[in-house]
Amino acid sequence: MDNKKLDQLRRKLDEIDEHIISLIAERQFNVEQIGNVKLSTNSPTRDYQREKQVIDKIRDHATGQGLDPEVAQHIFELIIETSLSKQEIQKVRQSGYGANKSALIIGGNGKMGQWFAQFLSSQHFDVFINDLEPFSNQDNFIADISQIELSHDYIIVATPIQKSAEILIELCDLQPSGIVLDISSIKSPLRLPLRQLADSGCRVVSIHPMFGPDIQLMSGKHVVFIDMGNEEAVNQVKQLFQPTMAERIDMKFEDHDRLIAYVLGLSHVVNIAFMTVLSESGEAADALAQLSSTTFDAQLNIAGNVSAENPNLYFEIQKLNHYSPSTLNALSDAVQRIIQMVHQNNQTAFVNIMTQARKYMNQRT
Ligand SMILES: O=C(O)C(=O)C[C@]1(C(=O)O)C=C[C@@H](O)C=C1
Repeated sequence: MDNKKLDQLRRKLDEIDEHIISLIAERQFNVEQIGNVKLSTNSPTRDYQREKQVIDKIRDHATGQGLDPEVAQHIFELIIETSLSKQEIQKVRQSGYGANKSALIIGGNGKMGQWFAQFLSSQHFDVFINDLEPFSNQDNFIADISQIELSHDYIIVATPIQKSAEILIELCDLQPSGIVLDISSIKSPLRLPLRQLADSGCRVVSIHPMFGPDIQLMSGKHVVFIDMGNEEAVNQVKQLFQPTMAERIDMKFEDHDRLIAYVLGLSHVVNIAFMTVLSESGEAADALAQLSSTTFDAQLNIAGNVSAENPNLYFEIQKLNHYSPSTLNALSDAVQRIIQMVHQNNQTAFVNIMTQARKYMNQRT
């Protein structure tokens, strides 16, 4: 094919792409209108039945046009996710729950701190930030919390875990009038500080948002709530997430770290170990990527994301959880057993553990 023809076809493709984008933008405009109707009629943001209808129609239409329905579905799942994200933001803004209320975020310039600042500002909270250093021109910055009256409706402790323990103790003396909440990934180092703060007469709630600061949409995400002896305060903290689609989970303090040792601890280590093996393999990343298989691609994607996270926080998540050693020993043991099975040519045992894994997955509702 000569270059002229290729250029011509590509120009046509550019036009089509622009057209697709314009249509998506038009769809998004409509989605916003639907969002407004939902808000005025107090209807839930997500409508699974309608989503299924949209996807079914798209699949049919794609098939009729000679396109792969799977591809069409993928594209539309992404588009619907964008719709939901837009409508969730609309709902959070419209809730106005933070009007005439204030929040102080200790560690507010860290990643999760910034996420909370943005989240609460969008609910019209008057947000104040305390951290080691201000960002430039940060007029809501409070350098020393011991020098001000702590009359904020919510105080969020979003510092590294060990630091959070110190801050909770400091708050016992400062006696804030609002609800104090920590967002730590590991709770046992905070057991005594949280207890002490509650015993000093403060309202305290421990929460764990099960997502990182880059989150776009809270549908399908979870926020864990731990009652530290004040149910009313828990409900008030849940109120912050009420306009979102995040699922709110109640958990006992005692259960948190044991479960998190699997959900965060184990999954982090598997991925860090995977990347350690690759990065020490002597094989070029590009060479492996060229050969990639579906499983490798998916695994590399997750492990790559894990590697990009804050290593100090990830170390704390291992080190400060009393349950980590037993979970990691179980992992090491599983790897050793698999090595043995292969070494001893024990196919039956290998098939058995894979069957056991499949059964475990099938138990999920
Ligand atoms: O139809 C709606 O209710 C919409 O908000 C639109 C839309 C979509 O993008 O198609 C988005 C979210 C809903 O869960 C269902 C469908």
